[in-house]
Amino acid sequence: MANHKRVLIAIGGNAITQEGQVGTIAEQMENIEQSLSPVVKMLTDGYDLIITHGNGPQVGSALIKEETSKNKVPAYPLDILNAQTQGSIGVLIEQALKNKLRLARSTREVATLITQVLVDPKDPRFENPSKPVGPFYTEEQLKQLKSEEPSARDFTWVEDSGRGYRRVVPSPLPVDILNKKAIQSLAENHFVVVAGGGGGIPVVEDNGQFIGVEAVIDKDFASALIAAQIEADIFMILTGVSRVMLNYGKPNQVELAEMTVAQAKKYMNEGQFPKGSMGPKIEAAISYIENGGKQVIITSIDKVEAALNGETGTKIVR
Ligand SMILES: Nc1ncnc2c1ncn2[C@@H]1O[C@H](COP(=O)(O)OP(=O)(O)O)[C@@H](O)[C@H]1O
Ligand SMILES: NC(=O)OP(=O)(O)O
Repeated sequence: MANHKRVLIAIGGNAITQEGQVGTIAEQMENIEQSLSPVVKMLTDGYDLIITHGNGPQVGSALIKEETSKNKVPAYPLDILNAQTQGSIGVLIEQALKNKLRLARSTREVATLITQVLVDPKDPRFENPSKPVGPFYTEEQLKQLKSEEPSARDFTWVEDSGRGYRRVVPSPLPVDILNKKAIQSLAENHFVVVAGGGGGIPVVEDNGQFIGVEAVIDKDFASALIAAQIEADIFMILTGVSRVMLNYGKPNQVELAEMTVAQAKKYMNEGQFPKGSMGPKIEAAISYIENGGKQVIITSIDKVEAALNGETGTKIVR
């Protein structure tokens, strides 16, 4: 039965290439196929869906390829590598969805949209790289890499939420989604829309022209803006945990079934949500609601249906 509720689902790049994997296309396809089964159930239930996805591991791999082949073929800038990952991950999602929809005898169509996102050239985040990309390295592996690859010494590295060291690149905030009308129109016509991949391709306006800039936008922030601009009813952030927790990882951790924006801000100020992991998701949730959004659900991909039924997930409301 069609309910036509419009839901935006954001899938993390680390769900597409998982910890310990090198990121082959076969690995990415298998993870995507597994992730999308609950999503297909939503489609056959009649939801209108917009799917966004991250690209941190994949765009980081693309950067390594550029650096290792730069004496042989021309290197591409980071904005073009974002476009490439929108295409490569987009086609895997589209193929997996189309095949699953066929099996379910659904006639729903899928459209993947190259998405450009306006950023502010004066955003101070250009000067302070913060977006982790590419593989995780142990301290030992990073030392070795820096001794073998001189360029690795010039990059900025951070410890990413206890999972290892990663290279970080500039990550300006999204200001406007240039393709928002196309996304909205496709969703209104009940296409499944794959858009905003990797947080979108960052562009700035220069003398009335849009030009690409080298950065990777956080996909949770870009997804929040898309969800608000296309008036999604629900913004679902899918990650590695079924619920957001207080005192995460400590003996006294507790799951949160629901929080208001005011509570989310209070917990954020108390340091409950680390910068490199849960922090951006909570900030994105707050910005979507403050931009007129209705409801955010944070949960894991396998709990999509249960979370929509209110059995799990963390709901964030006004
Ligand atoms: N307060 C918290 N509640 C739940 N999970 C948390 C919390 N703080 C940190 N985390 C961790 O953050 C992870 C989500 O961040 P991350 O893996 O970077 O996202 P993504 O799924 O977009 O790649 C969770 O899987 C969990 O391990
Ligand atoms: N662009 C982006 O935010 O990617 P991840 O979800 O992989 O971090």
